[in-house]
Amino acid sequence: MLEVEGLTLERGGRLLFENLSFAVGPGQLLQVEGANGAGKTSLLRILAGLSRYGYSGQVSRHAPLLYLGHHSAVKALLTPRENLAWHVSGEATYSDNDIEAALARVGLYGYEDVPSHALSAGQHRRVNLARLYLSAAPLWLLDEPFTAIDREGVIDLESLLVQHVERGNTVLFTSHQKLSVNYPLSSLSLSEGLRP
Ligand SMILES: Nc1ncnc2c1ncn2[C@@H]1O[C@H](COP(=O)(O)OP(=O)(O)OP(=O)(O)O)[C@@H](O)[C@H]1O
Repeated sequence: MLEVEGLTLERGGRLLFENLSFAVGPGQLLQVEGANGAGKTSLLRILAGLSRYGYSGQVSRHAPLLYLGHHSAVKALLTPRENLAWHVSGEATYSDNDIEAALARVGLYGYEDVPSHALSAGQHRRVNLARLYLSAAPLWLLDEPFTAIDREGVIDLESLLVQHVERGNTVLFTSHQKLSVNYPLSSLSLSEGLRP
């Protein structure tokens, strides 16, 4: 689904990674690890095609992808329903029922029409995560998806990621947390390379 060849990135005069090569395929769940400032977010943005300059190497994407960034992409003046409708508007046709169901799956039943500025940090993240329930993209690139999510939400999200890869799709995510999933988890440490 995704191949990376000889990727080198320098930012602010510091070499973050050099000659990084790896590939992720169907059924693979890959966690990108590294200390604060190691370059995880920078790497995901390159993989998603959002950063086009300032690095060398080759990224080949072989499937449609969904990228969820580290920062909330929720517009404060819009409700969760409006935010989600806006995000999925270019991807496919979803009914209002689909949007309500996705919001319910992330625990936002009853909050569909509340202005997003009145939501908590975790609820903001959940509006973003609701996009996963409406995504047909085989490749998910998720930057810190577990941040600000409570324990129950973490368990739900872990299950969703496993379900996605079990269907032959691919998930690459960054996290400082150790996942407890009943599924083979690969890891990529930005200082140590790829481990099975
Ligand atoms: N816009 C920018 N201009 C210059 N340097 C930047 C910029 N954004 C980030 N950096 C630097 O790039 C490095 C990598 O940042 P990045 O956000 O990719 O790290 P990270 O591994 O995701 O960190 P964290 O775990 O703290 O989220 C950091 O040293 C940071 O200071």
